[in-house]
Amino acid sequence: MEKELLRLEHIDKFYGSRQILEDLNLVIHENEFLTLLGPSGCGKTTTLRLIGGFERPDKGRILFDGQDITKLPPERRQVNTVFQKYSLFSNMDVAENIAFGLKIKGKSAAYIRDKIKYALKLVNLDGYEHADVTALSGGQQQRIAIARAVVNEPKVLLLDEPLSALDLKLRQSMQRELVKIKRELGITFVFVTHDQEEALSMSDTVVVMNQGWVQQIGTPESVYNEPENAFVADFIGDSNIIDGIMVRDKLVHLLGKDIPCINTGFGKNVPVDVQIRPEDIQICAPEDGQYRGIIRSVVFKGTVYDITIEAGGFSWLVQTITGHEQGREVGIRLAPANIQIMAKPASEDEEAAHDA
Ligand SMILES: Nc1ncnc2c1ncn2[C@@H]1O[C@H](COP(=O)(O)OP(=O)(O)OP(=O)(O)O)[C@@H](O)[C@H]1O
Repeated sequence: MEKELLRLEHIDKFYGSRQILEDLNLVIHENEFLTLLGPSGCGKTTTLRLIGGFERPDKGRILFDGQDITKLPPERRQVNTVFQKYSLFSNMDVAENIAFGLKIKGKSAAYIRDKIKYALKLVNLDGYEHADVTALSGGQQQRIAIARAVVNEPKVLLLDEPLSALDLKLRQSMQRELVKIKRELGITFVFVTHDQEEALSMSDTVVVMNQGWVQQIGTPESVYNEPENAFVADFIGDSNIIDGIMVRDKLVHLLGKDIPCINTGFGKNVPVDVQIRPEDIQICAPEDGQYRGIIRSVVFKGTVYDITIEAGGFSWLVQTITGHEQGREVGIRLAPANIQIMAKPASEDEEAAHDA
């Protein structure tokens, strides 16, 4: 991992009497593509605005390269923001839009011309200097907004749902392009999205947030394969999440049966949340299954079939490459390595006891 660049320490943020962020701690490294991912209203944009300097925390501090920047205004931070609404100036052409910040800084005409050329090449819009911004497509406008941000040579680019207004195809091609731009620039990207696929496909690090709390920080693979709690498991990808109780290490009581799992470290009799991904469930003959059940529905999704199986008193979501017959009796088998055992969230009573 590269050198630490940004550190958010014990951040609390209130709007009025409403607490939006509580004890947020986050370390962002040089050259990292870090994504804040979570449902609407969880505090992603607020976190980004704190890093950008558009908001001040009520508690805690923000360090950049070891220096406390908590009270620095946005223009004195080595950070630039690309907003969801591109906020381009419609009365200026592309070049004037990109030049705007540089002119305010008093840069020379030659310097500005070179920068514009470089930035347009970077975002794959060479030769668009004199285009009217209102005549550009959404994807092109977004690229101009990125070009305008990168000419300031920020160390960190903050991107607040920059692709959410684009249709799916364009969005996917812009995702690949953004990763490429990031690689060419060699700077840090902090990206906000509520789209889990977007987060998984683009990021080095994903920060999963819910209701002002960081739920998990990890690589895309680790938040998908080893979610630490039911929120992360449910929010990222499809999941079957079932109440279980540890019988002993490597054995969990699940829907009336003792099922082998991998080494968990949870003690005997501890209640846990158990996650099984739909693609990890094996459908077999009824007598070979750990659970026996009936196929209730089969839905073709393009690459996989979504199959609902009623078994063991639970409605399982199973994904398969081949179709199955609705109404048929089948068995379900679970490989130990595909059973993810997670701690149950602390109840409010326990939290209160802990805080006291
Ligand atoms: N300036 C403000 N004044 C009062 N409340 C605000 C303000 N900005 C945001 N909020 C509230 O703070 C909460 C967190 O907002 P924030 O924009 O950080 O969430 P988010 O995770 O980015 O969600 P979204 O994806 O919807 O933008 C929301 O409930 C929002 O209504």
